[in-house]
Amino acid sequence: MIEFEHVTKTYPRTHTHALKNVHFSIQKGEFLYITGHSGAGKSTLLSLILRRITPTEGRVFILGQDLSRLRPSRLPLLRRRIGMVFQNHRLLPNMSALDNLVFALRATGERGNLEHRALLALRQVALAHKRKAYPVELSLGEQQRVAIARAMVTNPPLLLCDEPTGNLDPDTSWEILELLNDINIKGTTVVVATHAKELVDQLRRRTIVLRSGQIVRDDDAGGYSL
Ligand SMILES: Nc1ncnc2c1ncn2[C@@H]1O[C@H](COP(=O)(O)OP(=O)(O)OP(=O)(O)O)[C@@H](O)[C@H]1O
Repeated sequence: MIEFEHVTKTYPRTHTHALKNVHFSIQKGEFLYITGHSGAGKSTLLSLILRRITPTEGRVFILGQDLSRLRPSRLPLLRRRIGMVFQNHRLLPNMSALDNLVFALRATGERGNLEHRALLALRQVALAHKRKAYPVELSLGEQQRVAIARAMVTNPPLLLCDEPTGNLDPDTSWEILELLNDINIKGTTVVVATHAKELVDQLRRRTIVLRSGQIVRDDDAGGYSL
């Protein structure tokens, strides 16, 4: 599903070595935390997966494709197969929960009864009853659940989450984590980048710990200790 082959990323303007010789792979169906302090390289790693940036050395393979050989015209197709959840949900404020999902489906060129599919996705995050609500009319946790439904509405095989519980209280964070766990159990590969120690300790799954751009631990037992 994801393979990093001795990947180094140096940002040329500042000569920052954001990742150094990072080597790991993730199988289909895994749940993985990428963790480490601020500046450790988590966002850089996610940006490489999405091919927003390219490695200075090494190669990245996503969903069986060598990204160094991927033609730019194929990039939208790759990104369509990766669901993305951010700390700030980035829902469109002038659209209802349902319309946010319909919009996401339409943007990927899907046709047919999009409202029905959107409603099914909202049901999976237990928010069908809030389908007409605008983001401002939802709690932060509900907004994040809608954002997860939006990421999953196209059934991507891979879900990337960047600090998915960043703004949430502990109980709501736990709900979000349980939701991500359910999504994983149903077969989607889930990668969660976070510096939140509580999160990684609460639901123990494979954990890669980055420190100054290097993998210092890759542990199936999980837990945060650096
Ligand atoms: N576009 C960029 N240009 C130059 N340096 C960058 C750029 N983006 C990140 N860096 C640097 O690369 C290193 C890794 O940053 P990155 O954002 O990947 O870390 P992070 O673990 O995601 O941190 P945080 O948890 O604070 O988001 C840091 O030293 C950062 O200053």
